[in-house]
Amino acid sequence: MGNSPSDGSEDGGCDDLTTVYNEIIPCPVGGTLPIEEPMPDVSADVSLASNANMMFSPALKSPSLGTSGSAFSPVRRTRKRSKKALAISSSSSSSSSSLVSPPLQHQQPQPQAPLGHPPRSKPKPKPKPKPKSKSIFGFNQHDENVDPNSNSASSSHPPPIQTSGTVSYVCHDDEDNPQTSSCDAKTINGTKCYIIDAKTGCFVFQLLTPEECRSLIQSAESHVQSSAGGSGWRKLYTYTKMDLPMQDLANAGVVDEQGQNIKESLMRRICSVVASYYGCSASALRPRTWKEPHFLKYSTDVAPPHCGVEMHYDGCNITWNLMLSDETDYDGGGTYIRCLRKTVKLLQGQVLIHPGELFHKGVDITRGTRYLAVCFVDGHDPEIQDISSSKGNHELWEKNTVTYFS
Ligand SMILES: O=C(O)CCC(=O)C(=O)O
Ligand SMILES: [Fe+2]
Repeated sequence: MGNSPSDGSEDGGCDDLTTVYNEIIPCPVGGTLPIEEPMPDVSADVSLASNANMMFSPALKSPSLGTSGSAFSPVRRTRKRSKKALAISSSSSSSSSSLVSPPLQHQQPQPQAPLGHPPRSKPKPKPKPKPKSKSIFGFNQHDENVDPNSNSASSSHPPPIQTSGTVSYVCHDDEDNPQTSSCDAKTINGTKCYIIDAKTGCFVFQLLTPEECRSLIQSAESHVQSSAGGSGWRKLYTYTKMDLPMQDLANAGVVDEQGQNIKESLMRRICSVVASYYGCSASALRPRTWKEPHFLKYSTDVAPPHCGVEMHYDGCNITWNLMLSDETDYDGGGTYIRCLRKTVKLLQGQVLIHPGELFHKGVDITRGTRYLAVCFVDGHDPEIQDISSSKGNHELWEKNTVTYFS
C-alpha cells in the first residue's frame, strides 16, 4: 500500500486503483516496469455469449512449468471521464436503513477535481476543469426492449428496467438487526440477477458452485506456492497486497477441465450477463489490462495482515467481483458502496457488478481469509458519475449489510 489512506473525498482524496497502479508494477520477472503491457486480446472470446449457469468445472491441471513473464512494452493510458454522466450522490438524508435507496441527483456535472488522482509521489499537471455539460445522459441501462442508441438516455430519468419478479434478501441495520426485504430481479440468460440499485446499475448474481470456488482458490494458492509460479502473491494495485493475475495461471498452463483458459471462461460467462443487463455487446467488453481478471486475497493470518481496501474507484467502465470464499471463512468484509450507503456481502460463487466510477471500499475482515476474483472491464461506459460525499457517517452506514439469497 504505497499511498497514505484516503477517504475518497471530493477534494481529491480518492484513488483510482487502475490509474494509480498504472504507474509502477512489479514485473513478473522481477524489478519494476511501467505498465501497461499489451497481452493477447481476449475480447473475441467474450463475443460467444454463453449461459452463465453452465457448469464450470475448473478441475485444474497442476501448474506446469511455463514463463510467467515476458518482455512488455509499456503503454500508458490516460483516464478519461465522461462529460455526460448521470450524477450519483449519497442520500442527503441521514437514513441509516439499507432499505432506503438514496435519491439521485440528475444534475449537470460541475467542474470539479477529478474523483481519482495520480499517485502523490508523482505530481501530474492539473486537469483542466470540465466544461459544463448541457445535457445529462441518464443511466444507460437497457433491457431487451430498449434501444441502446435511443435518445431515452438523455431524459432526466433512467429508463426503467424490465424486472421479472422480486427476490428476498437479508439486510442488517447499523445495530446488526437482521431484516428480510425484497428487491427486483431480472432473469438474464437463465440467470437470476438481484438488482441492488437500478439507477446505478449495481447487481448480483450466482455464478459458481462452492466446489468450483474452492477449486479456483486452490489453483491460485498452488500456483503462488509452486516452484513454477514461485513468486508468491503479487501486489498489483495501490491498496491491495495479495493479487494474482489470472494470466499468470494461463502462462503456467493451468486450464479448467474443458481445457479452457480460466480467465477467458470467466470473462465470457460474466460478460454475457453484464452485456445483456447494460444493453451493450458482449464482444465490446474486455479486461482493462492483461492483469485482469485477478485473484485478490485478504487475510488476518499474514504479517502484516491485509484486511481490506480503502475507499477508491476503479477507473474502469464496469467492475465485477466474484466471491470465492465461503462466508464462514471470515468475519467482517464486504464491499461498501458509498452512494448506496450499504455494504454488499456476497455469498460464495456470487458476482457483484458495479460501474467502475462508483466509490467503494473492501471492508476490513476481522478474522480469516477472504478470496475474490476481480476484473476491471472496459468497452461500455454506463456513464455514472459518483458525486457522493465522503462526509457523513460512513462508518455507521458501512454496517448496513445486504446479502442476496437464492
Ligand atoms: O474487497 C472488496 O470487496 C472490493 C475490492 C475492490 O474494490 C478492488 O479490488 O478494487
Ligand atoms: Fe475496487
